[in-house]
Amino acid sequence: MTLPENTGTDRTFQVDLRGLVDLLSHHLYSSPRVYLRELMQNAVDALTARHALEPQGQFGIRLYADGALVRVEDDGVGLTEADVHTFLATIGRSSKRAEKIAEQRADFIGQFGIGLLSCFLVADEIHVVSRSARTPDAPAVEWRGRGDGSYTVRTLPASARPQPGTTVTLTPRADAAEWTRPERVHALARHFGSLLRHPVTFTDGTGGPEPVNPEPAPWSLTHPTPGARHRALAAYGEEVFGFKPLDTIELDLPAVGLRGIACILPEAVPSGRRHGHRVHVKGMLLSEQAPEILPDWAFFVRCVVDAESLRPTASREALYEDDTLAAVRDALADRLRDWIARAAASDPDLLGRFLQVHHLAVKSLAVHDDEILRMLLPWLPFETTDGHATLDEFARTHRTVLVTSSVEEFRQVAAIASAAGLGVVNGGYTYDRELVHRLPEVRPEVAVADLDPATLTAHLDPVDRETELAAAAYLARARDALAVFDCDVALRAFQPASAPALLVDSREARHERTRSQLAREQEGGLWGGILGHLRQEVPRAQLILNQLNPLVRTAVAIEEPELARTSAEALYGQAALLSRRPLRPSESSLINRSFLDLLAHALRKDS
Ligand SMILES: Nc1ncnc2c1ncn2[C@@H]1O[C@H](COP(=O)(O)OP(=O)(O)OP(=O)(O)O)[C@@H](O)[C@H]1O
Repeated sequence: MTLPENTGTDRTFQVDLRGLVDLLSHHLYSSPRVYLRELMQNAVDALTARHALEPQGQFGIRLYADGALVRVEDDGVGLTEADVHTFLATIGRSSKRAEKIAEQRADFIGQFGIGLLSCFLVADEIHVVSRSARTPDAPAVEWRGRGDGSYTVRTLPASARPQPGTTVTLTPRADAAEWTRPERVHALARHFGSLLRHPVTFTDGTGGPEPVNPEPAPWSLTHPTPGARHRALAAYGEEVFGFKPLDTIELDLPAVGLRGIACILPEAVPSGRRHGHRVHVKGMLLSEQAPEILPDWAFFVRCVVDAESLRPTASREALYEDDTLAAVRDALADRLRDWIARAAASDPDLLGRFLQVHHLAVKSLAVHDDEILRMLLPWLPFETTDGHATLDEFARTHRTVLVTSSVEEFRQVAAIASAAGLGVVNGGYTYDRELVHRLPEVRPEVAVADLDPATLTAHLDPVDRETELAAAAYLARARDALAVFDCDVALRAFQPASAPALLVDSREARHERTRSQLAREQEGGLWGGILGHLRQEVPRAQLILNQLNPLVRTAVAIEEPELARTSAEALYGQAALLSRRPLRPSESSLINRSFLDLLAHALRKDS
């Protein structure tokens, strides 16, 4: 099918000006306070343009707020009457956008031609008086723009503004007093402008102008020694973030004109909570919540950076996701890795403190990052049968490192395995088993194996033949009683003697048993066939009775069949409870039944 030929006339979109102004001024920004940032930023861009004309000039920005009005005055490049019509009064047109976009962006912060509209968040009218530095003999020009989209322009005598530059004055609405009080304006100016490179002052009219950005960025200062520099940067980090960093990493990426610091958090944070980083663009604070500057895994740091060539989005509250940002993120991630490598190589004390707090973050990182794995795996702490230990410490005493696949397996076997001289690591926590298994990549002399029932049983002392024979009848009854749970019963001697029985069972074995049980139940049906095909050698659980335990010694001598059976069930039930794994319904009812039977037996005996 072919589409009918287009015969309509070309038209242009109609714009409802009031709606557009409302949209851009009220809905683009997260808070009315950004009006001051947009005004300061326009002033900064105007100064940048003026510096290009007069590189030696001393130019600045002056802020004024007295409660009745807010004024931002700059010595920037200024505007002629024609500029005012073209740039101030045309929404979406910006003097900072040109054919050579990349070049323009490198110089200016603004580019969209909408920032000024944010003033309508706090005032109904924007009043601008400007005089151009490019056309010095042009008169001063006055522009009044209103929220309904109308504006007036008139020229003023040169004496109305003798020097080039621009003054923007707002008369705040009553409902915007919160954002336009003198103290608030001063605080916002410091907040957004503390790292601006042009001098900015503030006055409320009662005193002399106060500098808003008296100190240059701390990383641009020179210090007498590297130690002094490190302390100064740490102090700045503490001032900005409100915590004393565990360490401070200086960041410097000349290719994108980025400088800054990363502060290592002194406390662990949940991995799901992404931290905001403070990002300045050309000195102006863009966002305090920019998580996109670092990869997800870097949740143990917060950084503050100032970059020349990162692109803000139109709301200027986030960074535009482009190749530059991706490259910056990668480069900063490399810097964090370098820091970890340096600490691992030359500052074990620092590394120890870092890992104590952030080992979970590092573990999640090591799983996907071979380099981090190689550097840090031997240093990471794990729960082991020797208590909390690093893998290096642990491997010094255990040539074979055994690892469980769940926390409950570890709890079950830890005491017994360590009494038998086995070294076991709890592999039940996220990443731990996977990481322990990769230890031979870093320490080839160490062997790692999963702890399975057979390994453990092989390490428990067998009982002598006579004892085995004497217990044979009891063991047979016990096996019979526990057959429904696919559980074998054995007699061994192991420490601690206080433990009557050990139930050795793995999660995989339990799954396999459930599957084969289903296959049996479905025999003949479609599922029975499929599940039956999957059948492997069904791993059995094992109840290992402890010959060293006084109760077990008495139990294996029981001759009465019913009591023998009940005692075996009770021992199984107690061992299952100790393993702290969820019980199956049949196990719960077994525990109930055996408890009541034993109670009945005890009462019968007493009566
Ligand atoms: N203080 C100033 N001095 C000189 N020109 C200015 C000043 N403020 C605004 N302008 C002119 O008005 C235009 C529009 O300003 P506006 O803040 O709306 O957008 P922008 O800064 O160009 O881009 P963005 O929307 O990204 O902020 C600017 O491009 C600039 O030409």
